[in-house]
Amino acid sequence: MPLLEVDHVVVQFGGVTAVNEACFAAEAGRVTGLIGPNGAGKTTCFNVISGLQKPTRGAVRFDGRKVTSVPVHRRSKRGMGRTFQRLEAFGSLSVRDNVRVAADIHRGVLGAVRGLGSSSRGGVDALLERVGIAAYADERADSIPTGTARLLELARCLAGDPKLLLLDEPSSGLDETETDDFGDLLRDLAAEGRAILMVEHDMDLVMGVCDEIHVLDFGSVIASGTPQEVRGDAAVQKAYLGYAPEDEAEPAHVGSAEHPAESTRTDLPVLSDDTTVLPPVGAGPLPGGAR
Ligand SMILES: Nc1ncnc2c1ncn2[C@@H]1O[C@H](COP(=O)(O)OP(=O)(O)OP(=O)(O)O)[C@@H](O)[C@H]1O
Repeated sequence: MPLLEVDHVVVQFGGVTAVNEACFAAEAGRVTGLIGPNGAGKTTCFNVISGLQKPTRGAVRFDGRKVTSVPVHRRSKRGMGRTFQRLEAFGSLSVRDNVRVAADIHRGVLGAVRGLGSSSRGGVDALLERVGIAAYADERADSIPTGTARLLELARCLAGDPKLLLLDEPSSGLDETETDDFGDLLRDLAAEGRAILMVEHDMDLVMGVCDEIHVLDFGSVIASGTPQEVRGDAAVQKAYLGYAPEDEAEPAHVGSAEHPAESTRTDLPVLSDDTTVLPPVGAGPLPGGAR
């Protein structure tokens, strides 16, 4: 049984269906990608999974139990960890203290009552070393580069020793070398038995580290499979490129009465006739820009 199951989840905001009967899973020991163009519903799915957003319909199961109505902090206690697109660290604290606080919060009142004391400096420093930011341990969190701050987010998340890691665009702000190291770290974390579910626009990273990828478009899962399978999927190509390369002609506009927003995809790349599928590994981020 997968560690996480999203079962026919629907989220409606007034007249907007942000998530539409989405079904997907994330398994322990695997890195799973959740991708899709901007506005596809990825963040809303993460909010449903972590408990920030109540679904209109559908269910979330985690570690064998239904958690659809379980509040955020209890999901966290059960082993869900999440990083956000927006950085959440305490700016005036040092990098080390940010991780220490996260560990203390996770251990909570019970840990203090049982006399477990504060999180050990050695344990916190080992975590900083692991994510590659030990050199910044004594720096204020608001003085470090964005990429480092993302890694701090990950360290704060790992301080809770989560079974499931929900990572929202974790590589933004990392340079190429840092992204490679980050990919290795994700593989290591999965090899320890954690499930990793990642929303990410950098297709190099997604295609390089994910065991499985789910693709959302207009709130629906339009494809699930290995990176290879997803890369070759016509519906995925259409969602990202506006048309599938095997279409006889590129449509003049790709909007519809059902999805009028599609007609505003002005960010589509200029494609030559022989452009095939998704950008090749090495081509950087997908055109996941604003619709
Ligand atoms: N609180 C809200 N109220 C109304 N509409 C919302 C709300 N949150 C999201 N939406 C809409 O739901 C849809 C899905 O948004 P969501 O942020 O989940 O997409 P996304 O795939 O995460 O996009 P991005 O890649 O830009 O972060 C969009 O049409 C968005 O405008």
